[in-house]
Amino acid sequence: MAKKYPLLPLLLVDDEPVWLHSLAVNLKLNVGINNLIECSDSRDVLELLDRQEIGLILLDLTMPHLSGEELLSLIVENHPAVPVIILSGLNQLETAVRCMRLGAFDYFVKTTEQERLLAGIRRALNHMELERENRTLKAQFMRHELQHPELFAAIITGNKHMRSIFQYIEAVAGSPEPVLITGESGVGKELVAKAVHQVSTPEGPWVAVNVAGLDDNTFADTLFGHTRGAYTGADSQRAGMIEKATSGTLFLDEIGDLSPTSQVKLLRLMQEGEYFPLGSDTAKRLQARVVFATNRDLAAMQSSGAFRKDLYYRLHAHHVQIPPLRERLEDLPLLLDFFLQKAADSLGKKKPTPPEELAVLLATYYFPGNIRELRSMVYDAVSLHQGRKLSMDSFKQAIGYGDGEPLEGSKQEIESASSTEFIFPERLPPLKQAADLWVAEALRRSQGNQNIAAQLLGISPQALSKRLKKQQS
Ligand SMILES: Nc1ncnc2c1ncn2[C@@H]1O[C@H](COP(=O)(O)OP(=O)(O)OP(=O)(O)O)[C@@H](O)[C@H]1O
Repeated sequence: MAKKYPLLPLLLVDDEPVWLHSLAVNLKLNVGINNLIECSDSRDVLELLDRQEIGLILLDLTMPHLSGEELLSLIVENHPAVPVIILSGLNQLETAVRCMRLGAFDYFVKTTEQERLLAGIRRALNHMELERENRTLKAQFMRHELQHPELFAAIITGNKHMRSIFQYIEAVAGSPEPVLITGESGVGKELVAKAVHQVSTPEGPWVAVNVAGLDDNTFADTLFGHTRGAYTGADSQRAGMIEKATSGTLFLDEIGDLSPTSQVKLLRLMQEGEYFPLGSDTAKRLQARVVFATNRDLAAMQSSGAFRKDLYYRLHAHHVQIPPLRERLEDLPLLLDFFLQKAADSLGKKKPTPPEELAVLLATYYFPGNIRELRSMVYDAVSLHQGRKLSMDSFKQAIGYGDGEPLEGSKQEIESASSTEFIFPERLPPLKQAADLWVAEALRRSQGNQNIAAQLLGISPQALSKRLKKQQS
């Protein structure tokens, strides 16, 4: 099928069917227009515009019932975005000028100026296309801009993926469906959940429950509440967390640790939107945005049967996976600076200056505890700190790096990697060549910093320097 040109139809309005048809044929042959509507009764135009999007109108001035000039003012009033070109007779120039003042896009004398008319229509169409493109680009640009960046200000990041998570959160803000946030421990799931709350239900309460370690009864009691006398010890009626979260956000953390019985209770709540407080047979409605978080691999758990499939799919309506710190190393210096300031403020100290090497050293570390781990390293270092420049010692200690010892994070990686993950060539290279490769890799990881490369290799900086000199000679 031929592509429609223009994308939105051109509307020709003239009471003379013969002229109307000949103009249509002319436009098709000379301008390539294959998307047009002919209309010979001006009274039908407004209704047609209400029904259908039109790109451009060519309007005759002399028409019975509703003149071109009258119709133009109605179009300008009701559909100001649709451009109108006026087609006038030779003796109607005054009217045509009035029409321009009314808001017509252009006008042409109908009988004598075929070529000019066609050129004018081409121009108008180009203008429309440009306008459309501008609108599309603007919409795309707008989509890249956060509507409320201030609501994400607590999450320090310069990472592109994190920004797209923020955009996603804004996009699903109005949805009643739950949001599932996954990611390793300490990546900031709770901070992101709070941002969901700020964006979706800022006026309502924020109620957080960590469900790890709750037995089935405590889970039900905490969430659903109970009536007086519901069980021994229930001396008075107590509202559950779901009720406390009404009009706000209920955050259920560590959802991957729920027992099978509690999973059934949660499924029922999410499916029916209702629950019964313990001891009551009157249902209450869930009236809160629900956000779940876990550092467990729920997909693997549902495949192995450890997590209910139906619940998994129910929770998955909107899913946000937060990348670990080691996959967004550009955030390291930002977070380092942020926590240095915070730690200094809370300890009543002046913010210390970190040595330049610190960010490089930290970038070589695996950070199994992610941002929480970085935060406590910085707080530790600042509390021990005296003088102006921050010492690297406590960081080195924290990442398990004593003399000749590999970094703790790399040690973990090496231990968890089986030897088959190193792809050895069929013929092993001589030891010297392998050692050179190892040194080159350590220098790459430490961004050329020999002190840190030496630590990664478990040798002294002097030994590394000697080795490099030997390589060059
Ligand atoms: N991008 C960030 N900017 C500033 N602080 C952050 C950021 N991400 C995490 N934090 C801080 O790191 C700590 C851990 O974050 P949070 O509790 O949100 O992690 P989590 O993923 O929920 O961890 P867990 O799985 O252990 O519950 C908090 O003190 C939090 O304020």
